[in-house]
Amino acid sequence: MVQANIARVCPRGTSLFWAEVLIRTDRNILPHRIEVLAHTLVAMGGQQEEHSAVKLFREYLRLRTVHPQPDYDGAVAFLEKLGAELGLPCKKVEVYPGRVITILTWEGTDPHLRSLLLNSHTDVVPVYEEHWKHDPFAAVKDELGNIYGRGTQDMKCVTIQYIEAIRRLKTEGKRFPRTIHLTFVPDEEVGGFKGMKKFVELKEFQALNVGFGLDEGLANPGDAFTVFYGERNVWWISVKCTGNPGHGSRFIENTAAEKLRKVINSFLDFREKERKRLNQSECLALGDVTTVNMTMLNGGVAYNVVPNEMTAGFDIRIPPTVDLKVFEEQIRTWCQEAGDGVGYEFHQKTMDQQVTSIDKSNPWWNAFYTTCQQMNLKLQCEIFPAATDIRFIREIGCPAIGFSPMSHTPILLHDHNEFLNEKVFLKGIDVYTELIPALASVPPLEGEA
Ligand SMILES: CSCC[C@H](NC(C)=O)C(=O)O
Ligand SMILES: [Zn+2]
Ligand SMILES: [Zn+2]
Repeated sequence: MVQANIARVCPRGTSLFWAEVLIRTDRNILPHRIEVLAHTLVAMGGQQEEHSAVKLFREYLRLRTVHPQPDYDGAVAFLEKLGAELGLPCKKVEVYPGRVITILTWEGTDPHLRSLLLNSHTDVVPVYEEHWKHDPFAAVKDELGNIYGRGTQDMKCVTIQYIEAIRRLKTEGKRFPRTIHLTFVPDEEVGGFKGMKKFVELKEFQALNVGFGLDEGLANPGDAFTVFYGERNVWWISVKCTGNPGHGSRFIENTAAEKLRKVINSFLDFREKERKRLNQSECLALGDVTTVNMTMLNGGVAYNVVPNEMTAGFDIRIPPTVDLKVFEEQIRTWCQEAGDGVGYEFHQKTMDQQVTSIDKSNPWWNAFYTTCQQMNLKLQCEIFPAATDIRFIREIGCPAIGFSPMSHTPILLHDHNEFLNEKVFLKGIDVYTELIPALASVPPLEGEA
């Protein structure tokens, strides 16, 4: 009778534990009294105590490290404190004024070996607050355990998952041969130029002696975990067309607009071909095709003046399998075909096409893959469609994998109502708790002994 009453008022088991404690401590308690008590406990938020890792995650989400003025001081202080809690030495490298890389280090038993780098960025992208169900910086958790907030997926989850996995391993008294460095970097969301890009050029980075890196990936709506072994190249191009000016009421010959139309058609016809190629093949993912988007359009001074100059800006993402020389030649041809006085310039042009081997002959990948298999994780290996800080790690020849362990989760990075379920978040800690030991125990490689 008593149990039935509790079950009725606590349908999902909330407060059941506390209600049972009450019964055990007061056997004479009346059924209606239990009902009242249980309701009170539910109202008090008497659910089972929230996992400390979830609490910490929500605390981190509340730090407003949002562009254009991220609270980087707050983030550094928060991470430094966590380092002290874990007993890990902390170094700070100011790569630009106000742009600090925080490094926590867990020394390995064989510190001469190359290290494992666990990288995450601290900044998050801005929000359109009016489109959010909850305050994006309040880390609200709903009744399903979904935690809402900017950075829940990108990528404050990963930061806390690394930390909590290390906490568990340290509590268990574990040590591993390779040193583990956790780096927390600013400015990824604005290109990484005053963050990771600069950091990898410094002696402080070289001193980390990195052998393999982990950085962010994307959620997967299905039951798999997506793993990124490479990224597409980013080309931001502006094409300037010049032509004859004149009165807006006349048929002026050879105008900038006519040439720009040809340019736009060439770029967007190619876009359409790639779009169809992606849609018609089940084997292709976004990272396997070239995307082209016209993202800027400029020119003109008045409605009745034919301008002598017009420009279009394109965001192009190119898979690592494409011959970049051939592709640039194609762009040159499109511009030539549009007429005289058409030129282009790059605002962003990444040329490194290194990918990390996902062959078992790569001992780092082997350790990663084998561990995931042991945990029965289904992996989906892809090329990352956009650009993250991992490109700077790969550029210096270091193998690295983009991985944010979030299955059964819609991809909501940079979107309204970004969220992560607490169970998925906690599962991610389990995953890192297995992955980190495996990677930090990769046997000495050639030239390392
Ligand atoms: C090339 S700097 C810009 C980097 C940005 N990264 C992401 C993840 O959105 C992008 O791909 O546009
Ligand atoms: Zn990110
Ligand atoms: Zn991002």
